[in-house]
Amino acid sequence: MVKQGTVLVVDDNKGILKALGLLLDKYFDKVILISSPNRIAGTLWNERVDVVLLDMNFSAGINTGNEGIYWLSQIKKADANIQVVVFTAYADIDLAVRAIKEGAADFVVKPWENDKLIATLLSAYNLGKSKKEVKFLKGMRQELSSAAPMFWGASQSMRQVRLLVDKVAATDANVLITGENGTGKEVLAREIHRLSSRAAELMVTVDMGALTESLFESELFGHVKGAFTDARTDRIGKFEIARGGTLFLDEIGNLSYHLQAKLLSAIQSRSVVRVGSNLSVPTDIRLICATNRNLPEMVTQKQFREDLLYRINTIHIEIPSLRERKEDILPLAEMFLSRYAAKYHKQGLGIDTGAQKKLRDYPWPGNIRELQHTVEKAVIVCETENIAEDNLLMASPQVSAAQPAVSTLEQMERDMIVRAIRINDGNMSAVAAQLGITRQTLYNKIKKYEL
Ligand SMILES: Nc1ncnc2c1ncn2[C@@H]1O[C@H](COP(=O)(O)OP(=O)(O)OP(=O)(O)O)[C@@H](O)[C@H]1O
Repeated sequence: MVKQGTVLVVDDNKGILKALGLLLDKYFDKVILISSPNRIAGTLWNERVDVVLLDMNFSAGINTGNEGIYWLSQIKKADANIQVVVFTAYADIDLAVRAIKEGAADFVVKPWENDKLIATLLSAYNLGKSKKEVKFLKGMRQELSSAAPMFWGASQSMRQVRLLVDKVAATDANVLITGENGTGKEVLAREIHRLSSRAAELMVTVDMGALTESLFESELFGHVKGAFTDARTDRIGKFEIARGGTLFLDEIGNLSYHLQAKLLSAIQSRSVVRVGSNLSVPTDIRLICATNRNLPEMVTQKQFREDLLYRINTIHIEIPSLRERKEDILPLAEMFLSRYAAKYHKQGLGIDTGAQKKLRDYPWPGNIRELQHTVEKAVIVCETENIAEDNLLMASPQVSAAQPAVSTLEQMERDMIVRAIRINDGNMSAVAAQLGITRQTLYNKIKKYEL
């Protein structure tokens, strides 16, 4: 089992501290033992503690638990994200209820059973982690919603898309967005979410292509402790995290045929069952799916379930490729130009006529993403007042329209971060450690790449 998190144990019985130190060390990354609650504040100041196991009675002979309640409130004041499990020698249910009312995550009675104690602490740790993830996602949502809205362009085809979006955004209808790579399927999904009545809640994205068979159910539906090896604590799935908001299933065409049936069942029943549980939990999500594949053709080839396609495409929106709406190329280029000119302190930069022609004539196999990167690179290399043809370093000018764009360094960096987040299960400290960067740098990059 991977050890994670920091636990702080506060108990004035040194024998108990010693025993717990040995036990907890097998499950947590770091175990801090203190025998006096007076050292709590200093410890929380110096360490990033996830869970506190707090004794409720300190002065010999007084067993009212009042001190415990006092120290609990001090911990919560210091950092409301810390999960506190209270520890008492007396099976005093009133005290436990009081502690939970005051914000404790759970309680354990002495003498304790090792398995129960570990399970309670790990559950509290996981609860804190889930809450932090949701908070983080909410923070990201706020940043994204305050970011510039989707750029629609002026083409007739995008005007049609906009009319349709205006009509369906407010409804709860399932939407399927199709289009080539980089046409802005995710950007459009965010726009639909932003315009919907669910905008105050989260849009949770799942890359279906990246989900292995074994991860699929646990990731989407959650699991309960003991459901499989490594499932040491309960975990909620993406369907539940997205409650009240939007669930965006990207690359739906890459989902294996076998897993499509499981997804269909959750959508049809509007409920999920966590792995290892038999309790069905109702869902409340608006579903948006996206793919660059031709799903009806996949249905004919028995690679995609017809019943699932029927469920997810109540409304189908096809985003045209950039070469099919050439009139949008220059307005989009201008928009990216002003963004990157500001970023690289080159305000006032223009695009000369030769460069404009080159932009218009290029087939843009990587669509808007490629255009965006091309303009960014041009802004960086340009040393004159206007971007010229030579500054436009397209991925491959002679590339055929069907080929995907070559990755840029930034794209590769973004992919590495996405992969590390997935591998480390959203644990940002672990992600930062794996990538060899600080958490702050990681958050800056997450913001930059809109992850
Ligand atoms: N309408 C738009 N306005 C502004 N930026 C856009 C727009 N469409 C796409 N982009 C930019 O292009 C990039 C690619 O967009 P997005 O990820 O939504 O495409 P996608 O179709 O989901 O791509 P893929 O199929 O590769 O996942 C984004 O980083 C975004 O900055």
